[in-house]
Amino acid sequence: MEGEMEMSMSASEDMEMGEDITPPLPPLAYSLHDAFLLSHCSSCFSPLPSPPLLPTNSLLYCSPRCSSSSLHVSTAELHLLQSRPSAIADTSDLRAALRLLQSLPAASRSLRAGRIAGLLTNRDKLLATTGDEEFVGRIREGAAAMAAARKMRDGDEAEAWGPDDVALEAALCLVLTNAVEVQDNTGRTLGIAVYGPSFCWINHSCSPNACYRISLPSPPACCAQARLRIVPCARHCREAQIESGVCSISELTKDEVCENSGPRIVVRSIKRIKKGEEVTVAYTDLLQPKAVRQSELWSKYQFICCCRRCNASPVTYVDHTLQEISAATLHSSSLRSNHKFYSDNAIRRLTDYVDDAITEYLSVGDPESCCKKLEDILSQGLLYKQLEGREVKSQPTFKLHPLHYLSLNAYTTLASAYRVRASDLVALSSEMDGHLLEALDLRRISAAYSLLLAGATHHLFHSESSLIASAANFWISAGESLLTLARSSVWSGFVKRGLPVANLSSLSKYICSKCSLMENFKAILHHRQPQNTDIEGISSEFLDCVTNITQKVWNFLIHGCQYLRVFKDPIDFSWLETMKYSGIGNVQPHLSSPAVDSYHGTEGSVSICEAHMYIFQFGVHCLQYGGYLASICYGRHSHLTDHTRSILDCEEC
Ligand SMILES: C[S@@+](CC[C@H](N)C(=O)[O-])C[C@H]1O[C@@H](n2cnc3c(N)ncnc32)[C@H](O)[C@@H]1O
Repeated sequence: MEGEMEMSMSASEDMEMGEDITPPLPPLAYSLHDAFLLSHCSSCFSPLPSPPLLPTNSLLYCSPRCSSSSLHVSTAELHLLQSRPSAIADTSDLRAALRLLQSLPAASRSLRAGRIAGLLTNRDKLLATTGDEEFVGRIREGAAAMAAARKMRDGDEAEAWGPDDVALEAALCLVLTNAVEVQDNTGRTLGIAVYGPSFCWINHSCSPNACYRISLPSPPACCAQARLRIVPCARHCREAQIESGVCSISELTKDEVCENSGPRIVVRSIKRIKKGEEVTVAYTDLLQPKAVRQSELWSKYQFICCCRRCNASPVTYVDHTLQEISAATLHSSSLRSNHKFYSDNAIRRLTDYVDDAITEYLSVGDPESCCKKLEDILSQGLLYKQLEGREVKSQPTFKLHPLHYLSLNAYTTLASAYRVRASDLVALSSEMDGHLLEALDLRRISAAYSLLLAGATHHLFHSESSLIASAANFWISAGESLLTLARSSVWSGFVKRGLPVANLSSLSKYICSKCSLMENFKAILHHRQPQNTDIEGISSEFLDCVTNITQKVWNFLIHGCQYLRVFKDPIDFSWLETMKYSGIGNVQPHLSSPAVDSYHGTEGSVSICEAHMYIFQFGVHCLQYGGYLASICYGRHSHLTDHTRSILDCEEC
């Protein structure tokens, strides 16, 4: 019976922050999302050297080796791809479930005590989901499609011991409950993978002490020497029950470190962990406020998180900030007394508005209209009349806090949309220097949004240390964005106008002599473990160095963007802690005509050449600091893309 037994994992020894807790674990099953079936290898997930021009219903491999390592693939998958009902948009969950059943010995395929091969299926809970008939319908329909595909494959010869419909449903629920996303090194989600109990028995916390990384392709051999440093714990049942109800725990975790194809997962500590302490990871985006996390965890896994962060009363500073909106001019007493009603309504509308603008950009790809919509809502908020459809005397306005999670989502999209606009412009008219300067404007603003995002996350990371992976990623993105800007051809527009720009041919000229970031960064690049994991020390070195540069370069980056002008500094948000946020001014964002001529020579500002040099230096610092944080949470192997290495000119390091 489901619910009798809860598994978790705890540390078998003391661990420092930034240590591997498991060796690279191979998946039990994995599958590409449908969108990548024609472009990526179904075994190692690498891009295919020569993708087929026409759709095909077979699975594709990059090499004979990958093709021969695909014995675990269920041939029913091909039938599923041919015959899937059109309502099933993506079959990766179903194919992973078919592969899982295929890969297990017959004895472990059946559903016992709500588990298959020791992994929780959650079937009873997921199917009992009240109020989400659509979700339940999708599980039933998916299991039916799996059954039909197996039948097409086996005909009358169907295996007598084959899984019944309940087991197929359970296998699908197991995938929904246990699978993790597999991303490539640009952050695209290529598919999913399900791992064995050593990973899948790790519970969730919104303030976790561990994180995981997935290696594509297999990690270097040195990683494989790491040991498994966690042990299973069973709650609400005696060990004997587990042994008889599922199978022996030691059996289940023993053979996971074996030669096998597919993306490997490694769990890593992001806090100091004591022997016996439960090890937890995040199942959801930690940069969301409590209500959003809880709703996501409930709809996907059917549990209510009771971690330290969720149980804090009053809510933690980070959660408060991520959900704060301001309601300016709530003068009338009826409006004041209904404040909660109006704010809840406003937040729903603001969420829909931001989500729609982002979804439209991702599907239709109109970056200009997306920038306008997002900057309008960030600057102006929602007027009461937009909420209620009627006017009142004093129009209240509901605005997102600049560190509200929707604002952070908007900054991510704005950084991307401005970058795309700049690239489109350069591609269209590389010869026209007017367009080059306009492209520079767009690229500056893209870099400014990246920087704002990194600074905002950094501020929150100071109060919630488990945000380390987000901080690392955003600092790396900001660094890449600034270095791409500094190295961009758009600066040639100035040279044509006779204005000098910096000579960036030698990185060493721009390396800071005041901080040890470069030393730490070199250690990461040269595959040595960073020596010093004293984040506070490194962090304050970084801030000391960049505070100066920020003052010199921020105005240049944001020139012409009215929304960004309200931020005096993208890194120092300390004013938020001391001042009740009351909304930023009503500004109308627009892009000025190419900003740089008017910027050049403005009193108190730096010259174009200096701005260019500072942008480069700033980018180097952001990348070094982000790289340092990433080395703690991902280890020294994985986080730097080839692109980052090349823009940093690593041979000089
Ligand atoms: C990947 S499994 C984790 C291992 C699981 N506890 C087990 O017994 O196999 C995910 C499931 O564990 C449970 N779970 C994970 N984290 C939890 C938490 N913080 N509180 C309550 N249940 C949790 C939920 O049932 C969830 O669907």
